[in-house]
Amino acid sequence: MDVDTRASCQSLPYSGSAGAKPKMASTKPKMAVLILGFLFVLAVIALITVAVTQNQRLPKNIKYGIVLDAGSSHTNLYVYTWPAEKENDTGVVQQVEVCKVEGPGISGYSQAVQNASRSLQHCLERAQEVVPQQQHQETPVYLGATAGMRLLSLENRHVAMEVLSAVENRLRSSPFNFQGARIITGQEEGAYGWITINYLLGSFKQSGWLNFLPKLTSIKETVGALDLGGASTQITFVPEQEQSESQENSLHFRLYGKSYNVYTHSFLCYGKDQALRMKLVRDLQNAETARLQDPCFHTGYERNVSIRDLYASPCTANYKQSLAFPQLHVVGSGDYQACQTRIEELFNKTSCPYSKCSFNGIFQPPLQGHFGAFSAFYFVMNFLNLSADSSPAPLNSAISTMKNFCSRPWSEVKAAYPQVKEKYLSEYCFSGTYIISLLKTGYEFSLETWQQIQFLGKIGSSDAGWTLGYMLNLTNMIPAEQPLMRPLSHAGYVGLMVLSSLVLVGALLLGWCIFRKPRCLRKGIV
Ligand SMILES: Nc1ncnc2c1ncn2[C@@H]1O[C@H](COP(=O)(O)OP(=O)(O)O)[C@@H](O)[C@H]1O
Ligand SMILES: [Ca+2]
Repeated sequence: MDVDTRASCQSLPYSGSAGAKPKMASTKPKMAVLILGFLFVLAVIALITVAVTQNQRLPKNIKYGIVLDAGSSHTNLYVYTWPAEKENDTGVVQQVEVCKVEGPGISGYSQAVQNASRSLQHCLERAQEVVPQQQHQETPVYLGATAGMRLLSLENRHVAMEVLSAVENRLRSSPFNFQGARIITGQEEGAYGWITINYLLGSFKQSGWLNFLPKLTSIKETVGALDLGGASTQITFVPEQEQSESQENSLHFRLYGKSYNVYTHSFLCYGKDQALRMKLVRDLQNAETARLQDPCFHTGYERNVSIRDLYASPCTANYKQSLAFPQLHVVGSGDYQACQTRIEELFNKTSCPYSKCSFNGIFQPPLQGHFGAFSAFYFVMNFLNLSADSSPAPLNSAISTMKNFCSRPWSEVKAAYPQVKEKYLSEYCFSGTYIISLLKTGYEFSLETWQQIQFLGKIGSSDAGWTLGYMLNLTNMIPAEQPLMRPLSHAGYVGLMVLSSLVLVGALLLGWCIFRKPRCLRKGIV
């Protein structure tokens, strides 16, 4: 008899052979079905709950912070944002705006301090456009002044304080939450630059699972920071040896549950603008006439420099001598080697009261790891095409690039780069030669360790520099201990929930099929 087992199976009554006592149907399958049914309903509710809660458009709670970098040559205003609920996580703060303040650095207003205040107007108005109006009052604004103001403070502390109070009044009258305007130390400038690039590179990030294995050191090493300004330069890195021979160069941080012993030094007067002044003043020491042939400038380039201005800085005051002429007439001769020889005289390598020094008797432990070189290191090396993204041009090719560039006549250089500011263009030969000398002779980067330097302007959308680290520290956004982190990322959590629900549903369906298998498919019945 050809029966459609499917149809018959479904409607088939008990069909045991005649006379056989039907087995008592036990209550077990019924219980199992009830439990399975309950679990099934639970799994469905869990799925719906996860789906609904994840899809709710939670209002994004974004916070803002503003930092003004009052450098020796310029002032920049930075606006940073971060999601409020994650502010203690690493890497969540990012730069959304940078505004370059017109005019010189604030130390340039020592003769007219109110202009320092006025100069900030445009960028503060720009910040008011970027930060939502209803958040102005809660948004902190900080101003940090660097080496230009350190030098002005050495020259005339009173004037420096007047300049600071003028910019402070301007910031207090802004709608933001003023949190201070001060001259930061060179040590701070180095430390915050190191924090910024390591925060942005994710060096402090400990993966969630590592929290359960605190003995494991963070997989990522930190990166050293090299900052070149106009009036100072900073070097900051974690050395191999924990013990420092010089306490003033030693910093101790505890960040995200890990301790860091960091070496830092800030060389005042070794920013590239002050270094040029020091070189010229040293060159002058042997000059008989007002005409100075200078191999650090291109052939055909000429520049008049006021002797009074030249000696006005604390960096050159020691070389002061009376000269019969008020102006120095600089005439370029474009020779890298001769330029390098004059620059290297700026680095005193003779005396070192420690086991190892960089220059001028300053302790420096052996260089260790990779370095991010930013600010003027980047501006100059990027112009010279020596800041390849992955890794820099080898030291020898950087030197040959400089030899070639310095030997080009000024008329050719000017014609080749009509869009570049003459102030910068005329000094790239000096600046590039100075950078190579500072790194190679000053800090003693070798052919090998030179390859561990990366010249970088930004990391992601944020400029490399001290300002982000400064704000992170002052807003306590870098906790000493690792915040309790969910071992799984948000996506991982949702994925796991959905997967486990699907497995549960699958198990339920399988169980249901087993218990509810049509009698006719059960062995021994048909
Ligand atoms: N596009 C550029 N090309 C070359 N040099 C630049 C450029 N922009 C800025 N600079 C130089 O970078 C340096 C920035 O120094 P700054 O941060 O103002 O000083 P400091 O950090 O010593 O207070 C200055 O020497 C400035 O002239
Ligand atoms: Ca700077």
